[in-house]
Amino acid sequence: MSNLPFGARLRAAMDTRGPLCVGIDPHAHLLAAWDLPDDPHGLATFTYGVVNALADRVAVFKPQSAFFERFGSEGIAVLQEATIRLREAGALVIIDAKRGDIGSTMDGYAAAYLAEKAPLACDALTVSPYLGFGSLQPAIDVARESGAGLFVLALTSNPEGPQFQSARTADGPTVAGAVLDGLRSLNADADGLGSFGAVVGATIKPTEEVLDINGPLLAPGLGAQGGTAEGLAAVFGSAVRNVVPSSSREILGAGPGIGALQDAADRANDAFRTVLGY
Ligand SMILES: O=c1ccn([C@@H]2O[C@H](COP(=O)(O)O)[C@@H](O)[C@H]2O)c(=O)[nH]1
Repeated sequence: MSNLPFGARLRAAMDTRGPLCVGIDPHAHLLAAWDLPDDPHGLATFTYGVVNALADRVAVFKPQSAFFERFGSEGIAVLQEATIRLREAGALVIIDAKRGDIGSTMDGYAAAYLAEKAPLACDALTVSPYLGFGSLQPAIDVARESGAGLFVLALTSNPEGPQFQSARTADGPTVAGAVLDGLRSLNADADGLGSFGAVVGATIKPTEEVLDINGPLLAPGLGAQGGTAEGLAAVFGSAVRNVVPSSSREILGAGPGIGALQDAADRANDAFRTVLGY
């Protein structure tokens, strides 16, 4: 990892390669569509196929840990190897594992994913704030030290999200608003884009929360979940430039052909470039 903080590396990567984040979600139905067995070998062929096709042309990848974990240690080994190969090719990797626990246990997750020599060292990790924003502090500290980033769930893309995220805290703001406030504080001293981002779905309805956190806004929900490139401006308003648009099934479904995967990624990247003002 370079010495620059995650936010600076992310801005540079998106400026160079475009803003698209490709999600690597090896669903069983995608392995079948690629004519691969639903086992660790199929997982490896699928994952390295995506890596070989796209590692040197896409800025950011977001492997979904669940689809690797379902194959146990063999699946984690593929996640680890893919992360190494992607980073060697100059791409950034956000591992989507949505970790969250009491502070003393967050130490363990930070050591697994965020520390300089972590076994699953990545550029950023998704984390869950539902044990309290302060419970994330160990991950925040280690990320600051190693130059990694975090994406904290704020306004997720799924329809069930508002049940908790739109609820009011005792202090007045919504739960999501309190998460965004916490992130804004963490990014206050950043030189350029901060390293502490929020997950804000591309599918959410117009919202009262202020999305300008001087940090990246990871936006899943595009394609398969119904979000569109054109819709991003309405959702993100003045914060649209900091959006990292993430698409998994929509891109992966174009495979297994390398050219078809590259065309799908290039088309998506072009659409996002236009809408996000690149
Ligand atoms: O709010 C959220 C947070 C995370 N995700 C994850 O992103 C991908 C979306 O996949 P698609 O195939 O592009 O729908 C998946 O890994 C989710 O777990 C999300 O969708 N929404």
